[in-house]
Amino acid sequence: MPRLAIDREFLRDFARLDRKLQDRVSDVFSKFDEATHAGIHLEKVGNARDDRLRSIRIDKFWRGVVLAPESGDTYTLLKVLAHDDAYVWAQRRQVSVNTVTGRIEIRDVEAIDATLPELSRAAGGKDERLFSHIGDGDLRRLGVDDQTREFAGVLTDIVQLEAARAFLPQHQWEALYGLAAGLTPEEVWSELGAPQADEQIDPDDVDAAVQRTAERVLLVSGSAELLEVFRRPLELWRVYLHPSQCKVANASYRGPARVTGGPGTGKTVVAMHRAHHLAREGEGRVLVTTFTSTLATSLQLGLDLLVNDPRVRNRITVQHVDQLAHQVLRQRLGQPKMLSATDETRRWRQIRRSLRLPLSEIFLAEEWRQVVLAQQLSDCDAYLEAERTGRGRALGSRQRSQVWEAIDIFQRGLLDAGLWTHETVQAEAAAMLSEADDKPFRHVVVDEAQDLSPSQWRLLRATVPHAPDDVFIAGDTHQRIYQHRISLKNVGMNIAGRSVRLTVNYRTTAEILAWSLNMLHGQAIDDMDGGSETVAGYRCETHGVPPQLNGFLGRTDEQRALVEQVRAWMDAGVEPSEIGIAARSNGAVDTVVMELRRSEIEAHALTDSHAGVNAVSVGTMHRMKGLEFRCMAVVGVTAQQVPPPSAVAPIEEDRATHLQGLQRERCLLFVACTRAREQLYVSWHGMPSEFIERVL
Ligand SMILES: Nc1ncnc2c1ncn2[C@@H]1O[C@H](COP(=O)(O)OP(=O)(O)OP(=O)(O)O)[C@@H](O)[C@H]1O
Repeated sequence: MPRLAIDREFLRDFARLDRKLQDRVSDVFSKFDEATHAGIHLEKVGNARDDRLRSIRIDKFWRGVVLAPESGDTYTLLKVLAHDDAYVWAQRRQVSVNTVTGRIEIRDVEAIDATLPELSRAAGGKDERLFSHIGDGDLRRLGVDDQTREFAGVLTDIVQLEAARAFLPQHQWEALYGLAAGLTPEEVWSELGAPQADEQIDPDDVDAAVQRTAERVLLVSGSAELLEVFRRPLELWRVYLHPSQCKVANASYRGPARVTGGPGTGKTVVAMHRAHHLAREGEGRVLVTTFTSTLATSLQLGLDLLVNDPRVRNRITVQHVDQLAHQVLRQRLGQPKMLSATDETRRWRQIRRSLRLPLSEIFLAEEWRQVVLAQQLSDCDAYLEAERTGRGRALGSRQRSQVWEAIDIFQRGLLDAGLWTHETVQAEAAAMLSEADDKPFRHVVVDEAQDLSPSQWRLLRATVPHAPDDVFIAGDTHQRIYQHRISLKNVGMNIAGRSVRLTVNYRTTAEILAWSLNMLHGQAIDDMDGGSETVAGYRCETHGVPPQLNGFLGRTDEQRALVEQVRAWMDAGVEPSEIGIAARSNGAVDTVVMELRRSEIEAHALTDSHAGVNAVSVGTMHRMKGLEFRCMAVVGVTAQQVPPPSAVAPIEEDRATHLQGLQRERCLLFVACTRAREQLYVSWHGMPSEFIERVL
């Protein structure tokens, strides 16, 4: 009985076809069983380098390329292209089995043969080659075969390697790229997900290799499953995980574990697969959590797509952290009465005045949150001895006593009035759960972890028992957009030896990523675990057009140009729901929505409920976290607006807090820009923001 396997390239081609052609492809392959029995459809490709590559007729103009086995019965669908392109593609390619990884690999032999002599000539007598520091033995161990080693040997520049991505076998190219980025062979091995075969590999057994290549080939067991995959060709992440993603999602850990990586490297995808894996194992309930409701909704939708078995899906609860904290508190004490932001400022102001403190209410509120609540300090002595890491302004012991007095009055005031803040709700809920023998969940999976506060971490720690696979953390400190700087160890999350970094960006083009990363150039970013975060070896799957950067004299011109840009995207076939617009403030978001609607373009603010609406999404940069759009505009990137002066503490009040605030705002802009999949448009009026001045 022949079996079908779908290569991820095939599904990508399929996603680009028009609906009628997609139906035709589905039709051809759902009848594949009968067709191969009759032996009619697969045709040999003339002048092919590899005669296992065959073509299959889709219609008069289109062909599929299929890898047919010499022995065995697995047929792999590799490409769908226009007639002539399909033949050229098949003629140039060679399929082989990597004897280290055991996976199938496809290379464009004609491109390698054509490029090699030219590169050799260009390298000429140069001693300095890109890989002269790496021995043949290391390359071999990483699965780099003779032909690729010969090719690598003549490279003198990483740009040449980048250009070779289109024709070298993927795994081998990734190994070389990691080495060229300065990683050691061991680091490369670990970042590739170490897909080493643990058996003797027969290089001629393509069928066995196809079965092993789960990261790029999906085996389907019948036409119903095939049609289900064809129904959602864009959601490649559901079926193909990079080996490094797969390994992290399915491993067993003795305690908390973490996945990091720059924007778009699939951390959320891994978090969802991890939740699926844990729920399938069936050891207990799984909580998937993050810090905003928008993100929780997108996790919910993703899990609904990923997890087909309703019993497994029912074991997973998606809730954002504050929702969990409020639920725990409500169950025991009823609905909490919340302190409003204005009331809080008023209370601090009154206390500051009555004690004649020469400190602002913002300073006092931050001291309370970042020092007292973060470290759970309950009396003056503890506060006098506490470390105030991250707080720039030094306080003498007399000043500290005065500050404590202010904090004590503030806390007693809340108690007397029966008022809560999100932080006190979290702390109380954490205390309740810590004492409970029966924890509500067995596993917790946390996404966008870099933005959680210490009390949110304590709550999550108390939600699950200390046990293997208890906590799984996904996050990226380059994308920290709130105040909290924590050490995971201090909040009970010891991830030593259980942290993996992902390096392939599946979302953004190389051009958009390079431009956005430039904004962070020179910034020291911590890794929440006592070290610093790096972007070494970070790379993109696709190329595209460079970001469009546009300055205007005034706000009206900027708005008008934005409307024109949105219209141009739509005229080019981009759906309104594939367009995102970010601005720094709520006011700016409202203006953009209004302007678009005035120009009869459907638009909605991300704060509105928008399920199922085909409209342009407009949101603050904060709201954009974790989302993505085919075309993204980031507007109002103007000096005085990005960053807004009110969002960053004045340098004269507290230098360290000021610098942290600037970095946070810079990261916020970085987050907004890296939401773009294909096109990024950035605009400002008057002077541009200081964050983009040097990347214009
Ligand atoms: N293995 C994969 N194959 C194909 N697409 C993938 C894969 N992994 C992730 N993606 C896609 O890449 C994009 C980014 O993934 P995801 O949102 O998980 O990244 P992230 O690291 O959480 O990003 P960010 O930190 O910027 O929010 C999504 O469109 C996702 O579907």
